Amino acid sequence: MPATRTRRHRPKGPTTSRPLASNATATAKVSLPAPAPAPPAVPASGPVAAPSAPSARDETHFSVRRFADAPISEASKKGIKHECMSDVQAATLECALAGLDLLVQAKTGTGKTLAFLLPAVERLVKMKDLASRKISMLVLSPTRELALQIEEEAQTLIANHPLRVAHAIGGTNMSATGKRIMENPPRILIATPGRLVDHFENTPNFVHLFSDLRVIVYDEADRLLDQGFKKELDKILGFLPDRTKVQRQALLFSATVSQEIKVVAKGALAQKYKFISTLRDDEVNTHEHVPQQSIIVPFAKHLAATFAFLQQDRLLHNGASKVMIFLPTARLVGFYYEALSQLPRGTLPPIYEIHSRKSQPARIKAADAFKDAREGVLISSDVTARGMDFPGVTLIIQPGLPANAEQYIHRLGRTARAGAGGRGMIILDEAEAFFLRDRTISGLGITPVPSAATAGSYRLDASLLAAASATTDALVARVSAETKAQAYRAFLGFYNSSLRALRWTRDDLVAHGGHFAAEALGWAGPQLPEIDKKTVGKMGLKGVRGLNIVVSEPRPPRGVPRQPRN
Ligand SMILES: Nc1ncnc2c1ncn2[C@@H]1O[C@H](COP(=O)(O)OP(=O)(O)OP(=O)(O)O)[C@@H](O)[C@H]1O
Repeated sequence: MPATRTRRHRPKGPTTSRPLASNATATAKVSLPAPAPAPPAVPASGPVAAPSAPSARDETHFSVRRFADAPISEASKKGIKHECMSDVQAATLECALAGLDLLVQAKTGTGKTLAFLLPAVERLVKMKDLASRKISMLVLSPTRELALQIEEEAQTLIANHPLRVAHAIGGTNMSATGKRIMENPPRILIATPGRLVDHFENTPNFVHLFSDLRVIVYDEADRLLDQGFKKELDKILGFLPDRTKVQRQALLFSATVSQEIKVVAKGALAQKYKFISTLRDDEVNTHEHVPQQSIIVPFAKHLAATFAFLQQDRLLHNGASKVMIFLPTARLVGFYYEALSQLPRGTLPPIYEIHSRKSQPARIKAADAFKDAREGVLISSDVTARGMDFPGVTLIIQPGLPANAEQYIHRLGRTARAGAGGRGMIILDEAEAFFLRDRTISGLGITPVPSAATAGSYRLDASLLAAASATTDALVARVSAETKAQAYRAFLGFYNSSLRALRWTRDDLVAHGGHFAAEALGWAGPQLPEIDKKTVGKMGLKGVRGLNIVVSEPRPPRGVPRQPRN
């Protein structure tokens, strides 16, 4: 079955937030208390002093320019639910309408989707010479969920235009989608790169649908242009008509555009492209009104610290606590989900999980449920880190190292969207603390979590952590051995790719993995979880002592152990 959906946005829930009082610059560290006592039946509640007041909207990224006065069609105006443009929409409209290629940078949650959809749609409806039964506009998205979200926004915008939009994304029935698209080609196609390549290679005549392509959009352009998608992007461009022979507009949008990406992006843009940024020269890349905090605790206490902040956010946002927890790999998401799901009903808001190892219908179900939820906890890998617009998220928790500074910024950007408030919390082991000294990250104003109670603030000290650990240790004890073994291997796989930054040798990695298994996962067996000989080889850990290596049955080629997945 293709992943077709019909859903409507519910109005944004109230988002409450208030800047935190602490201005300290050192990093908070919590020294560990003695081993935790027996777990209480009801988890310890947080130390929050007072609910925070609703935050003022951050108006700086919304202009006073009205859509009603813009040089766009009445049909588009009817499809737009906002009165005034955001900065990025106002800054790019005329250039995009004029058909220029654009590379655009604007903060997360400031309306980039409409900024590329609107002018592109306007241009299409004015083009009289479009070939019939062809795709005129292609939007590339790095993730499936984001593709569906863009499709939904496009659907709203074009409701009064004679245009149709469809998607082609991984995890859905490819032949059914291919057949539908070939029988009735949409004017606008939203696609993920891998699936698009699959269609080009395997759906007969698919490539002919693109012979008159007029607009190509790269949403989350820096992610699409990085090494991870290079192979697919090269193939896609190879299937599309030669840029020198057709007039095709390219629109590249992202919240993060590094100098490196600016260079790479030139390959996707016409020579006379324009770079537009709505960030002031001296401005940091996250929203000023989003307090961001850090805490340094051992890996073994990351789950407990997460649980303590979940409880505190619930108290702060009475009935409207909506938290996203971002973990480095799919298997670690699975571990957190299995642990926190054991809590007695009602201890936390409803918990959802999303990552690449779930089926696509399950992913869509979780994303939709969290979108619609007034309160909830979404435990996620980086599949939802970029672009996803979940209304009313109050707190982003990041236990463990983000893949890079950009990913930290995009994850944080799931809160405080469209001028709303929100907060961020990053939980790191001492070995990971270097991340806070990263040039980009150190400029973001992340402050240590205070240990003393402050009105409307989170806090953490050794006794709060011990109380939270008492609960989470009991939860972890009930997590299945398989989930723990997978989390252990994911830990090794993920941190293996950051050895230099961590200043770990391969022996250190294996030793830390062992501690993680024993202390964070409560692994009690005489042997560590098994790890396949081939995986050990791929990780470059051959000859390192301290692993429980097994030789598994040969698997069919598609199931070969891979890099840790999101
Ligand atoms: N002009 C506007 N006024 C108010 N809200 C808007 C406006 N334009 C878009 N929005 C809303 O702002 C939210 C964020 O928009 P969008 O998802 O396009 O942000 P984005 O800049 O693409 O974010 P990200 O960088 O995370 O991808 C959405 O809920 C959208 O409906």
